[in-house]
Amino acid sequence: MNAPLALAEQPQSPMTESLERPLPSPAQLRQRLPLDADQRARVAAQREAIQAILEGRDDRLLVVVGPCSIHDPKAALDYARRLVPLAEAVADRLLVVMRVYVEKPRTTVGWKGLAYDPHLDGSDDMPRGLALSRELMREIVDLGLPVATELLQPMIAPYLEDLLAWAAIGARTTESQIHRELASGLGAVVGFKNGTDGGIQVAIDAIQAAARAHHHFALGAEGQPVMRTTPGNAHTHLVLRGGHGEPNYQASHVAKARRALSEAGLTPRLMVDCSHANSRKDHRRQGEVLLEVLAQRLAGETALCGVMLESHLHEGKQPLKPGALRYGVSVTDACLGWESTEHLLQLAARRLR
Ligand SMILES: O=C[C@H](O)[C@H](O)COP(=O)(O)O
Ligand SMILES: C=C(OP(=O)(O)O)C(=O)O
Repeated sequence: MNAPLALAEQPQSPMTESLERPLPSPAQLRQRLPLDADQRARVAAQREAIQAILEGRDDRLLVVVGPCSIHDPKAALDYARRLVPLAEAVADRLLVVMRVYVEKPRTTVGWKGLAYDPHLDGSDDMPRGLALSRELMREIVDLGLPVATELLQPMIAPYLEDLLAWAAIGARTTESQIHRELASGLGAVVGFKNGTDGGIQVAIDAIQAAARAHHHFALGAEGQPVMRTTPGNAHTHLVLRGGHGEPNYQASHVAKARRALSEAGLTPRLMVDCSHANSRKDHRRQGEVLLEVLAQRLAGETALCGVMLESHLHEGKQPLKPGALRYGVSVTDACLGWESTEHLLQLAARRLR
């Protein structure tokens, strides 16, 4: 018998016309899965805690850690339940935020994430995907963990943004005006990644653009087109993720980024993504990157205020073959396993004590 085809290899049925299916409005989904006053207060406190790090009022290291993508909410909750006691154990030196990435940008094509295709079979049940994403994030907030995600499709943001403590604008969209406008209206702290070519100027431009007020085209809470006015987001920062397969986390790169931020009149605050081009896409190298960042911090590099790690219950990655998936293993980029994650976070906290 032939092996099932990976999603990206599946033949596309020819479409002769575009089709439209209605989605619930953000207001409808929020009404179905509301946040109570305690949950709202918790998210507000989580945002404030991250802002304190960015403003230098708290010298802990911000750590955004978790799966490259969420494809199985049960495994994500299992991961979150393990992360809670670890986050508490290191809370004196690290502020731990969980990656709950429900949208994936693709270099060409591939599975686009839980929000798009929650059944992992190309059926693209987006109403279910949105509801599952919101439900999962709400449960993670209930566990006490701040939630991080990448905001890729601006239309998705109003369904989820009240749950987010931190959001990424990814390497493929940092240069997009639409994403900068989106960031300027968010209450969450936003990390702008450098471009996929390693260029940091696009992210510095994005930080400046997002800090300003904007008027932009958007969909309102009821799903109606609106002209949105945003206040500007002062809590954004650069994320160094390497580019073109070359890392950019060494002291010379960090110093260059710090200078470029200062020359642009910005307070130099940056996060190093230990994965992606910084690990040369080898998940096992994320530890090396983290150790180098810690060494720079201990040598007095105050601009370094955060790190990102891609980690799941079990290490590595697997092809997306519905019905043949291993539990707790990434279906997108390869991740560290739980034991290495625990070891690295404990080690980071010890070194920073
Ligand atoms: O973080 C995940 C990936 O690096 C990103 O989504 C691009 O994925 P792709 O190159 O596998 O499409
Ligand atoms: C897609 C991601 O990163 P980048 O935008 O750096 O490729 C990610 O962090 O999942």
